[in-house]
Amino acid sequence: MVHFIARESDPGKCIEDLRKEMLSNTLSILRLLNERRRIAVEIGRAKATSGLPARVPEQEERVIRQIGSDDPVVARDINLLFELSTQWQKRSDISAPREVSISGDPAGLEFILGSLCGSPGRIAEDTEGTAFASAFLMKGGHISRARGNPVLVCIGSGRQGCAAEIRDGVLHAEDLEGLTSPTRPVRVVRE
Ligand SMILES: C=C(O[C@@H]1C=C(C(=O)O)C=C[C@H]1O)C(=O)O
Repeated sequence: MVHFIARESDPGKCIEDLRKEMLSNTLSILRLLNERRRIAVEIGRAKATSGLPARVPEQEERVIRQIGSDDPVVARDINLLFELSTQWQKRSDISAPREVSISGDPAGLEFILGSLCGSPGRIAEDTEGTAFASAFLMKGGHISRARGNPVLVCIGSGRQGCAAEIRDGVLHAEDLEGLTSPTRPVRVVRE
């Protein structure tokens, strides 16, 4: 058996090798996730015609029993998969009220806005550590550079096309469907 040992003088090479390995792993996971999404959407359509709910805790328990692991890390990962497939099933029937206004202190309002927008895998362009980002991350979102067609949320200054803005102690949201959409990224515009 051959062992490859990273030399301390060349730690970068070891990281690059591991990154290649990780990329190949990422591609495999993405392929499987695409497949899972297709199945979830089909299950969602079948459920919609019979009026069944997206989330079925008994089925989740059956899946967990079939996996046969009591490792908490596996439990967290499988819950993430349940969360994603439930969202994929529900995507077509999100029905949120159109408009909402909430008043409060600025950090509290940012926190509410972050929890409205955050969901597993959703991307927001903001700085880590803000009240928005903390709530967004807590709900399973990811802070990164927004790509694609972001939903704009404005904090402290008004701007054309904002789905929600916090100004003068009021959070005013006009596009709750956009804010809660799991697919569109979010861009936070600060003063
Ligand atoms: C896929 C289904 O819907 C949900 C998603 C599940 C999953 O991702 O494995 C399991 C149970 C349900 O909460 C289903 O009902 O079978």
